[in-house]
Order: sequence, then C-alpha cells, then structure tokens
Amino acid sequence: MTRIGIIGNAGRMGQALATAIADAGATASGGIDQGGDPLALAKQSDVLVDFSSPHALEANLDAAMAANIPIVIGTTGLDERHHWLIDTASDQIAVLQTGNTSLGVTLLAHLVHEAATRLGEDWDIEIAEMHHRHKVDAPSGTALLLGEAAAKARGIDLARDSERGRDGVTGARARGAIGFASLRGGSVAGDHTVFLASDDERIELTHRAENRMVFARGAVKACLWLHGKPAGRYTMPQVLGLA
Ligand SMILES: NC(=O)C1=CN([C@@H]2O[C@H](COP(=O)(O)OP(=O)(O)OC[C@H]3O[C@@H](n4cnc5c(N)ncnc54)[C@H](OP(=O)(O)O)[C@@H]3O)[C@@H](O)[C@H]2O)C=CC1
Ligand SMILES: O=C(O)C1=N[C@H](C(=O)O)C[C@H](O)C1
Repeated sequence: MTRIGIIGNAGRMGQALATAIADAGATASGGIDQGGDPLALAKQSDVLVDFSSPHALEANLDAAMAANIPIVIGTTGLDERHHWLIDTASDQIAVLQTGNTSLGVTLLAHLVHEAATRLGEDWDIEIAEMHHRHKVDAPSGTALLLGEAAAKARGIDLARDSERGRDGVTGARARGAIGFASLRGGSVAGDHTVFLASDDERIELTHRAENRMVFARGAVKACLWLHGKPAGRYTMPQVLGLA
C-alpha cells in the first residue's frame, strides 16, 4: 500500500485527503501542520502531498529531495521563485504541481485552449472565479491555470498581457489581454467561468466544484501515479490520460 504523507493535514483539504486516501486503498503515513517536521514525515512516506501554504513550499521540497520521494503540490498563491524551486527539485525527484487536481478542471483547461486557438483576438477572454470566505490568494490557482491555457493558445505572455483587479477609471480593456475577477463568500468550494466574448455573441465555459472531494480524489490519483516515476515535472493531464 502506498504511504502518503499529508502536509496541511488539519486543513480543509487535509481532511478531504484523509477520506480520499482511505477510499483509494492507500495509507496516510501521517500528517503535519505549521511547525511540523516535513523531513520526518517524508522519511515515513512513499509520496508527499502538499496543500498548505506557499511559505512551506521550500522546506517541503527539501524534505522530499532528502528522502528521495515524489511530491504533489496543490498549494496555490505561488510566485516565480516558487516555480523556480519546483523546476530545480524536479531535476532530482518527481514533482507534480497544479492549481487544480480535479478531472473537470483538467478537461476544462483543454477546452479553453481549444477555444482560444480557434477564436481570434476579437474574442475577449475574461476569467471569473468564486471561492469561500476563507481563501487567502487571488486570482485562484485555477483561474491562473486556465489563463495560462488561453495564453499558450494565443502565443502571449500571461504575466504581461493580463488585467487584474480593475478599479476606478481603468480605461478600455487592452486588445488581446486576459482579464481576471475574483469573488469571495460563503462556503463555495470553487467556481470558475471562462468568458469568450465577441461582438454580439459570447461563450461561457464553467466548472463548479460541489465539494473538496473532487480535488482530493484527483490529488490521490496523482500521488499513486507519481510513486515510482523518475525525476521530472509532471502534469494532471498526464495523470488523467488527457495529455
Ligand atoms: N490544487 C487544488 O486542487 C487545490 C488547492 N487548494 C489550495 O490548498 C491550500 C490549502 O487549502 P485549504 O485546505 O483550504 O487551507 P486551510 O487553511 O484549511 O489549511 C491549510 C493547512 O496548512 C497548514 N499549514 C500552514 N502553514 C504550514 C506550514 N508551514 N507547514 C505545514 N503546514 C502548514 C495549516 O496549519 P495551521 O492551521 O497550523 O496553520 C492548515 O492545516 C491553499 O493554497 C488552497 O488554495 C485547495 C483546494 C484544491
Ligand atoms: O482555496 C481553495 O479552496 C481552492 N483553491 C484552488 C485554487 O486556488 O484554484 C483550487 C480550488 O478552486 C479550491
């Protein structure tokens, strides 16, 4: 039985992961929260799964490398340095990082890529997301992942060509930009809509997570798939056979 160590154990995702691990016939080898020892956890695990905080990422990657085991990173709010750390670690161990581990969002990203490839720049792309009142980062990791799918299809640089947090007299939207809007409230597990808006018509591609088990099941699938894989940076489409 694959032993999965949970980082962010007592959190909302940590609790969902415990259920998903048992449902999949794997074993939770233990779990840590803030102040816990990721290396001790890694030494008693076959794979780590991290749904905690960006502040924890470096120590978690170091622990996975020291124990020579793979790690699945679901934590969002990552910046360029975090991605550099992940790229560096993936020279040594198998790493999978994604803003959303659900099957539905993984497929949605494919659909967004397809739509953005086929529709020209006169179709404006806007991404709206809504999450529960406790969420601390915006835009969501999923919104950024969907934005990346659209940007890749259009051959643009998302960091340069996006419009985030409009407020006041912002001027008209820039042609070709990808816009983001974030709502927070209640207990919403995660809703995302990608709007493709042209003159006189509009397409809306939406995913709604009804609860966190969709993320937890996908994350456990990723853990089981990653166990035994050589060093490298892997993706959810690979895990789910959609690549
Ligand atoms: N990729 C995906 O599919 C999904 C990603 N997420 C992301 O996962 C993350 C966690 O979400 P959620 O479970 O809702 O958040 P919670 O706030 O409920 O849980 C976070 C957990 O991480 C722990 N934690 C904080 N800092 C550290 C640290 N330095 N080392 C170890 N553990 C730490 C917290 O412990 P303590 O209470 O002691 O601080 C807490 O138990 C977020 O970034 C969220 O966006 C969420 C859902 C799906
Ligand atoms: O914080 C959450 O809850 C979620 N975070 C992820 C994100 O930032 O996209 C995934 C999911 O939408 C839930």
